[in-house]
Amino acid sequence: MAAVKSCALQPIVPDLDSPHSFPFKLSFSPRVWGLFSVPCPCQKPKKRVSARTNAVYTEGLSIIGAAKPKLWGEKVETEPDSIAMLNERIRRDFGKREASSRTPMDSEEAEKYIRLVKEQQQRGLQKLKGDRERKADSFSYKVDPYSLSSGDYVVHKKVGIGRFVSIKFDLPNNSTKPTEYVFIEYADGMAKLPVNQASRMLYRYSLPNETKKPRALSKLNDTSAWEKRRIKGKIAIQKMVVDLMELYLHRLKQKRPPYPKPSGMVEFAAQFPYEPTPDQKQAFIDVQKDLTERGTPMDRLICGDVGFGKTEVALRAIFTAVSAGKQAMVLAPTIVLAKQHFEVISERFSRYPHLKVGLLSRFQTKAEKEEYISMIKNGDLDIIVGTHALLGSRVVYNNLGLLVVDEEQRFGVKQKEKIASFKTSVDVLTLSATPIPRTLYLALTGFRDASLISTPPPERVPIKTNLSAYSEGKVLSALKFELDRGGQVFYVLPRIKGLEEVKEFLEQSFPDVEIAIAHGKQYSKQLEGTMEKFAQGEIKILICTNIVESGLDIQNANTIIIHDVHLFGLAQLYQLRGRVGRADKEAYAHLFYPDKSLLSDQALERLAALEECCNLGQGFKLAERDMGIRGFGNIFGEQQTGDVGNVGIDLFFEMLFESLSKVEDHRLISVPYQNVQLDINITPRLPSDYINYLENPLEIINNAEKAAEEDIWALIQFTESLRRQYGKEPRSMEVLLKKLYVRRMAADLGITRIYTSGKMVGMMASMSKKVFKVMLESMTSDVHRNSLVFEENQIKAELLLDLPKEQLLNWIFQCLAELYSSLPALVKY
Ligand SMILES: Nc1ncnc2c1ncn2[C@@H]1O[C@H](COP(=O)(O)OP(=O)(O)OP(=O)(O)O)[C@@H](O)[C@H]1O
Repeated sequence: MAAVKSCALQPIVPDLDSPHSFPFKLSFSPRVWGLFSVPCPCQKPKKRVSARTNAVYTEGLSIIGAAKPKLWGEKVETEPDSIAMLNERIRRDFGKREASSRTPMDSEEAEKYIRLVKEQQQRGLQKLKGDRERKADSFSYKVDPYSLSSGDYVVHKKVGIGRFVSIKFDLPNNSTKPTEYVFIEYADGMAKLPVNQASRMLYRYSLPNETKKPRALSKLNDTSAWEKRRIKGKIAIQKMVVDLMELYLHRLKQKRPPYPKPSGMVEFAAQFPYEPTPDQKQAFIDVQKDLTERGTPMDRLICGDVGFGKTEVALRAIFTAVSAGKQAMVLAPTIVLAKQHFEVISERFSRYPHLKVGLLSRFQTKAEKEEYISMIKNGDLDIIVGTHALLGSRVVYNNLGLLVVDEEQRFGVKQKEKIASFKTSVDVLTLSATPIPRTLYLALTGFRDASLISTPPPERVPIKTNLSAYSEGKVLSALKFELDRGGQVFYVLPRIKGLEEVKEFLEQSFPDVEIAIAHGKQYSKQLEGTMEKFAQGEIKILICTNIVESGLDIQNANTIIIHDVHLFGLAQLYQLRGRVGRADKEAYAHLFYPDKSLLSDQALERLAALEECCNLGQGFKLAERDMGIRGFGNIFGEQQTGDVGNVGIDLFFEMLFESLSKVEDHRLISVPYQNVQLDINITPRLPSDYINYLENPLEIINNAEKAAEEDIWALIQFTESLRRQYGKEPRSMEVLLKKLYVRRMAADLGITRIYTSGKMVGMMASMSKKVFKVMLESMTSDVHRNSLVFEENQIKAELLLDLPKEQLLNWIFQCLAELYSSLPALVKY
């Protein structure tokens, strides 16, 4: 039971004392497995005679691509062969970007970059440590067991996901003194963990107010599934970090001359009527440095809470770009927001009549649109504002320099791809109202350029938030208060149904007040008209769905009423609430829930979380945390949700920070192809018919070698086109190709020599143990994983049999193919 102690979690199922009840994977002797990866020698390959050549070769392989009519041999194969499978896997694992940006990073440059990242991280973390005030902001991963409620999902690093039941006193095994234990339910039994250890061992599965459920609870008696999941999650996170870093490195290679410092900036900035906050000032400096001092295009994220003043940062960037004679494009997710930006920009640039601002919208007539498009093309427009219509292929820019993207996460996948394609050639400034946690930001310093605006403008008064059961009286008095002081009101419902009813009710109570409805299903023109009137102050009460959620800046609207709050997510409520209080007037958010007796348990739970937020006077602290996690999608993209689901939110973050802070530990130094020595004496002889069949055999063999020397992509392309032209090669040619693949993969993996000694296969590689561990963990097949060890700069495998040369080559090929899966998780140059 020594292992029990090591994770301190005691299963309290009846067979507690059984030696097999403990939740740890049994480990088998690795050597046993070595053999299973090769085809069984007693299994004879099927032979087939080619009709055309009488050549005999192995069957069971398929042709990639469209086959031409005259091919080497007959091909009716259906199963993909190992080369085809490898090609396919590499394409899948490495994705499009790797294929398109092949030039490896110059290692000196890359090292400089890693050093820079580390220094920046150090500075950031030091700042965080010294910054007492902000300490509360930092993430704590482990859970406080007393804060758990019955039914909450928790994660134990070694055992997996369980459900918290309660905290109770119980007697430890060898003592009579009662101790406090945390009881956790697993799929196959209950376990207990001393409370003092629980705070070190347990993580939360989901956010406190989230109702996300895991697919299944883990098993106490078999932790192998959990172990696999955890490792899978870890590798996925590691890949994300490396991907982020490579993207950054790739971008650093793009060049453009720095912009001249605009001489009119002081005058332009003086038009801003407020004293910028310190964070705003820093963001201005960051952006100006990117534009006027750097020789690479900017890709900066401005991350600031709703209403914290990101627009001014964008305006100054636009001014710098257009002052240098470049065009600037401003992309907004909705037409309402595009229009708002257009108005703010037009007004701000009205003192510069030579600079033309245009709004491209789908409401324009065809002729108007055509005119705009040709103005953009001829360079007659300097600042172009619009929605995704601006990304269409018909819009050709004359001299585009800057792209400002508002709320990128609200664009579709295709549009995001288009935006990403701009990033290599133009400067991109992305505005996001989803805050990211400060710790994450600091850990990321150096991986992605971001400026945080985390303080509100000074005269901003906190929004008075009031949560209560719905009452007509309260609604009417809140409305009356706001209307009496000349303000406007957002009245939000969770769905379209009910908007009309509210309108009728309010019209009765306020017959002289202009009231309108806005929702996403309205005709765009109608919606636009309504929003315009609301912005102008003609409409006093806007009854709407969450269509107003983000970006709208209407300073005179300082009361928001939200019905059925339990139906909104916290992050959504947070955004909605941010629609008010954007000026120096006191703002109010009235959140109403229906009669509690009508609510489901789940809805009551959410309400309790919400009440807690408001009662504790924390405002929306929890929502911020929730948002922080979403904000993280800004940086990593959204695909991470699956990985979070696998290991739970807190363990995910812990793994992420570990991976971010140790990025240089995962560095793999590849070696030149020519330096790889393959000491396996196997020289295949190609059948003469095949040689005769090839158009220029010598050249083909030479080309194969050249392709392998170039990189894996060239080799993949070579093999595929060979097969397209001549069909599946005979076995001896396959052996030749496999030798090339083996050397190529070895070179990429930093392996300099592959040899055998008796039944041992050795691969010399000067990698760190950590890198080897990532390689092992990335392997999909246990067979190879369990056969490998790393000793004295060598990856070694002990086989049980002396294998024939060809089978040995196959074994090495498969083993390297498996190791190759780790490459996306390693930093390479
Ligand atoms: N330093 C400041 N002092 C006072 N008011 C400011 C300051 N900076 C910006 N504002 C004002 O605050 C309001 C909100 O600013 P802005 O629209 O730039 O916010 P935002 O960060 O873009 O918000 P959202 O994410 O909701 O679009 C604007 O009316 C703006 O003029």
